[in-house]
Amino acid sequence: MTERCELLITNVHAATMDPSLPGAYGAVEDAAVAVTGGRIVWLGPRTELPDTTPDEVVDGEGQWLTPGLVDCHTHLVYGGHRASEYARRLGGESYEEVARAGGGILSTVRATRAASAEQLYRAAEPRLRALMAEGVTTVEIKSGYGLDLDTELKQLRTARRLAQHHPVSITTTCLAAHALPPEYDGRVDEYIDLVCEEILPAVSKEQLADAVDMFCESIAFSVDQCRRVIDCAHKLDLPIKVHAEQLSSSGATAMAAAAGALSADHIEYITEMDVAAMAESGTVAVLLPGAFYTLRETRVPPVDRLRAAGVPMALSTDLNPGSCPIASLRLMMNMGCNLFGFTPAEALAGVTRAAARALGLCCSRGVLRAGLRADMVLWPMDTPDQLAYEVGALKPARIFLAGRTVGGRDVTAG
Ligand SMILES: O=C(O)CC[C@@H]1NC(=O)NC1=O
Ligand SMILES: [Fe+3]
Repeated sequence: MTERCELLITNVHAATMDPSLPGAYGAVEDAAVAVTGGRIVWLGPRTELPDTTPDEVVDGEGQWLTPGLVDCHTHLVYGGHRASEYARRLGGESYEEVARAGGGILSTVRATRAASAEQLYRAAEPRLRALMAEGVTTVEIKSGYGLDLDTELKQLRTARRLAQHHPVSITTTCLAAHALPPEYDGRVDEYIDLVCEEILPAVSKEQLADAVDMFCESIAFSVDQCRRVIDCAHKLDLPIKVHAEQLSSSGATAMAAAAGALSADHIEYITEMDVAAMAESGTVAVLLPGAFYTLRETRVPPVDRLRAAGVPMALSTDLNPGSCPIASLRLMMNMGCNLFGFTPAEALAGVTRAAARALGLCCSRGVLRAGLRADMVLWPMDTPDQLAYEVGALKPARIFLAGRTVGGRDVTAG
């Protein structure tokens, strides 16, 4: 009696990203992958494939199969744009100067508050589709351009609606502690009261957020104010993530690690102590080379120290209208190597295994292994090194979401 499976991919090389397998990519050459019920049920050398009766067979034609890509840090639901600010920054104004002059995040807050839910949805679609076309099968989307209850809810509902109408998994994060809204000027602690006593409870009640994030920085919120947000998130049983040490060393990463944060993000200015704290807590380092590049930062995060300490390192777009209006996770892989010193294999791990961990999803995705989701991408390439090396022309041949073909050159996007 042969086993039935829904999908069998054969004649393919698998970059499993499974750290328990040998090699930087956990590669299984000349492999076969069997899928049933949206999950991988068998993966291994084709010659060892058990007797099986597949409903559908895909000939991998000697191409490479990777886990679906995971973009673990985006702000892609927002109104308006900040092209004029970009021109001002190119003219010499700093990100902080623009922010202190009422531009920056607050400029997007005004546009997002003014936009209807439909307008936000329509504006976000092309950004999401650009990521999906590159083989991204899981995207994290933050709020943080509302800074009031109604607009934070509007952003998060829009993110949930995008997931209902696109073949992609979306996790949401409430980033109400992103900036101080103008109506609370000079009253920061009262705004944190609003975040903890109104916004987060309402978001949690409607189950609109899978995590809580905060911007701990000199131009945003202090460690003590962020600690209040963390305590509130923990009371609501929501995991936390922290925008930390982006522009200065403030103690944010140490706070995040001590609080068991899923991730500390940006972290250009982290210290040796921070690295040790992240290694101890298992907090993932989410590195955002697109923001570093766009803001023309000069302080590079200590990737060599993070690597030596065994801190998982994710890469993400940080797709947002100010510090990184770039909707390309593959470019971030290239930047992670060129600007931050990642190896190509670390870059692929950074947008699969480590990115899934940064979302608390490493038990279901980010690695090709029996039992995990069959989120997979088939690439017409000779080596997985090409994914970080090439940008623009190397496109997915086929994209699978839970074993269902949803995009790629071979098929029109679902
Ligand atoms: O400029 C923006 O709109 C968001 C920038 C983004 N948010 C944050 O906390 N750090 C960033 O780089
Ligand atoms: Fe961000």
